[in-house]
Amino acid sequence: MQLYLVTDENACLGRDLFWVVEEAVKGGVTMVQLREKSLGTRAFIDRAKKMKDILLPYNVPLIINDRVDIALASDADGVHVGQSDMPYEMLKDLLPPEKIIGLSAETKEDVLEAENWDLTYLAVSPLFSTPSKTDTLRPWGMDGLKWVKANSKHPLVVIGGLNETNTAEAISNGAEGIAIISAICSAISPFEAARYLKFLINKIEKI
Ligand SMILES: Cc1ncc(COP(=O)(O)OP(=O)(O)O)c(N)n1
Ligand SMILES: Cc1nc(C(=O)O)sc1CCOP(=O)(O)O
Ligand SMILES: [Mg+2]
Repeated sequence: MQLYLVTDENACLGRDLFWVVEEAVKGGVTMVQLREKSLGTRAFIDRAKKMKDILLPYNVPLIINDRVDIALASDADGVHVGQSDMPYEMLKDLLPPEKIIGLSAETKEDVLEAENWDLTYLAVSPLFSTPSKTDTLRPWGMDGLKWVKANSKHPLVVIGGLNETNTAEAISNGAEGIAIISAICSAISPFEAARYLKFLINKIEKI
């Protein structure tokens, strides 16, 4: 079970992004996605390399949002793409076979199309509406998550509005990864927030 931190510098309350990420990893985050929507290419590469150096001793994989070129240049562990990013077939050709590929599914058609592909995970996008990303389609909700679970062969990551109140229910309904921005990045203590989320995840895994 993954506790998957997606970064957003604007959500970090003015604190250093690398500090927030490292605290969250110490608390129990198991995968990190570097999500940069406005950095130039060179600055994105530099940030990705620095993030990789920070995550390496913890054995936590680094995923790059949207940009396969940045992932290759920084030797990140994988890429996350959405429905308007690079198509799966091109990504598969460009990335070494061992790299992680995550894809967002916004509709039932997206879920069924993804059955043809060799993904590391499929993201249920969004599970709930969230101020952290507003250009989304209709949230899946728990009933939608159950439908995806019944119709997809891929491990499922849920994203959008996940926090300590709904993580357990999402796992019970089929999520294998919980992806989070604000409940960790904007927490007073990213360490404690991640630790509590990890505790909830471990608790439900034992049931
Ligand atoms: C784990 C995870 N799931 C979904 C997304 C959203 O990807 P996308 O739809 O491409 O939107 P942007 O993040 O690029 O704005 C994600 N990044 N991570
Ligand atoms: C990056 C992202 N992608 C989403 C999707 O639905 O695909 S929702 C989202 C933001 C998630 O932030 P928070 O944990 O603060 O709700
Ligand atoms: Mg994208």
